[in-house]
Amino acid sequence: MGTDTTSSFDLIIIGSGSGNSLVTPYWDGRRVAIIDAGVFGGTCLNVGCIPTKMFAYPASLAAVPAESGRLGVDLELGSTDWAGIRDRIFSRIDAISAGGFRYRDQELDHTTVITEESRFTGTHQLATASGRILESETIVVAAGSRPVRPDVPGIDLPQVHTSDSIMRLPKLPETLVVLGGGFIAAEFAAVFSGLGSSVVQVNRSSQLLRTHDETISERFTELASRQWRLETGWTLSRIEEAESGWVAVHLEGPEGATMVIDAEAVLVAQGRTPNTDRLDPASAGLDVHGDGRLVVDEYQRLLSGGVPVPGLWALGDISSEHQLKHVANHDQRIVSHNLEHPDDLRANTLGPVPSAVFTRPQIGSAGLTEAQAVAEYGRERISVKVQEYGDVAYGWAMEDTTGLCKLIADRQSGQLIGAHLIGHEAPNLIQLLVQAMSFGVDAHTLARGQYWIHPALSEVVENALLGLEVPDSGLV
Ligand SMILES: Cc1cc2nc3c(=O)[nH]c(=O)nc-3n(C[C@H](O)[C@H](O)[C@H](O)COP(=O)(O)OP(=O)(O)OC[C@H]3O[C@@H](n4cnc5c(N)ncnc54)[C@H](O)[C@@H]3O)c2cc1C
Ligand SMILES: NC(=O)c1ccc[n+]([C@@H]2O[C@H](COP(=O)([O-])OP(=O)(O)OC[C@H]3O[C@@H](n4cnc5c(N)ncnc54)[C@H](O)[C@@H]3O)[C@@H](O)[C@H]2O)c1
Repeated sequence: MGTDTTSSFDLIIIGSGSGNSLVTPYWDGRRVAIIDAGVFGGTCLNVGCIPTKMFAYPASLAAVPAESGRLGVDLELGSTDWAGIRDRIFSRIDAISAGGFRYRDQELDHTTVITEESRFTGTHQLATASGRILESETIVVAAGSRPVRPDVPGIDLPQVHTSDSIMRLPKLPETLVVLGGGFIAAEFAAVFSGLGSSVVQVNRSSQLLRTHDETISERFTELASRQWRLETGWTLSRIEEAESGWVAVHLEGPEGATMVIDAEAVLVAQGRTPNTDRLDPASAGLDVHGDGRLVVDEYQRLLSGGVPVPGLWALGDISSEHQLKHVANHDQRIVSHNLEHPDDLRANTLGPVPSAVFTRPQIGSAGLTEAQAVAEYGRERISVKVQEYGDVAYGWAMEDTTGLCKLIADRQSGQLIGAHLIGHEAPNLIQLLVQAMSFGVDAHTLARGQYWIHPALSEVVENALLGLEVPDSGLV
């Protein structure tokens, strides 16, 4: 249906990331338009979760020789092939994106893809950049977010990248300055330092990953500083191009201090903003949060003056507090159900939202940080246990000295309220704690109600659970 000129649809979806999955068999025979002005498939597939992890894994392999000597295995890293890795990754990803586009636009009769910037011109009407008018009683906004760039001189120089372009660099930069201390900065500092760049990470505050539990943030900051150059307490003032083709990154510190770092490339990783401003939400009367997110209710319905607008929905980064793909995917499942079952709406109420940072070492997290738990429950009400990886048998096997599992529980109910891991396989280990928190299994039951494979690394979780001061389940 690629040449369709009809401006009226049964469903319009803005954003081909998580939005693409809304097109279930329910829509067969109904007219569906997917609008995306960017690359088909959205952030996760093209410039987010998937390519970053495809870089993170080879980078973690390249970092092995530096670690293995401690265990009596003398490895030497020969070389890393940036261009080969990059082309392997994107030949796979670009083909998936192109195939997805082709399927929706050409192979399915009832769907079309509109590759134009679009904005609201009314509650159920959109205009594209070329002036085409699109109408539908049902519009789902899945328009995602984009990287923010600080407004300083030189920020638009070609050597300055965001996560959107850094993975396509023609060559591995000799020196890379990473600006920021969050998820993206942590992952790319690990990727580029692992593959052989000299990385300088610059952060405004003294701690990296500051939204994490403080024990994790402290541990990661310490471990990052051992692996690449870390400069904290600095903010970017300007970037200047040098004759060599490199750039000079000018920084300002406390009490008027200044510093200049020369770099072949710069990565700006200072957060992402929802694409709300691209949509002219006022034309549809939509409510917008102070941070730019569209306001939705628990059913993912868009609100106007606090009241749901019939037929308007949103999902993912454009409306969520959590800029995470598994959250966007769950939002999408809620919207799909609610579109297809208007008389049986489901609310978006899952348990704690987990996250993982695929840096070195890896991090997995769910629920409250200790500070949040203290604020919410009071210090006396919570029990906190920190278990080092090095305390369990698999940690001995790895001669691990840095990994830890930190659990926070309610002393009265024994329920876990926070779980945080840093170290080998943390993004996988956290899942069993997410499961307990989601299904309400208390800490002692979780520890004693099942066999724990010996001597797997999961014993670090078992021991952490047993170290919590919580009610005994009666299980032995
Ligand atoms: C580098 C990086 C790594 C990440 N890694 C992870 C990870 O490991 N795990 C994880 O859970 N999350 C990760 N994320 C976050 C995750 O990618 C996002 O939360 C998720 O992709 C958001 O999906 P979405 O469907 O809301 O929006 P998107 O996938 O961003 O889709 C929105 C689409 O809307 C289009 N669009 C926007 N406005 C308009 C308009 N006005 N007109 C037309 N089209 C428009 C855009 O072109 C875009 O394609 C990562 C993000 C980045 C940047
Ligand atoms: N593994 C994952 O799940 C994963 C990976 C990458 C990205 N993401 C998602 O994408 C989001 C965006 O990632 P991000 O790293 O860009 O954002 P972030 O919110 O994680 O970190 C932003 C960093 O920039 C700093 N910062 C913000 N404004 C600044 C300013 N004006 N000057 C100096 N520093 C400033 C913050 O202090 C923080 O260190 C993440 O929050 C996360 O939800 C997830």
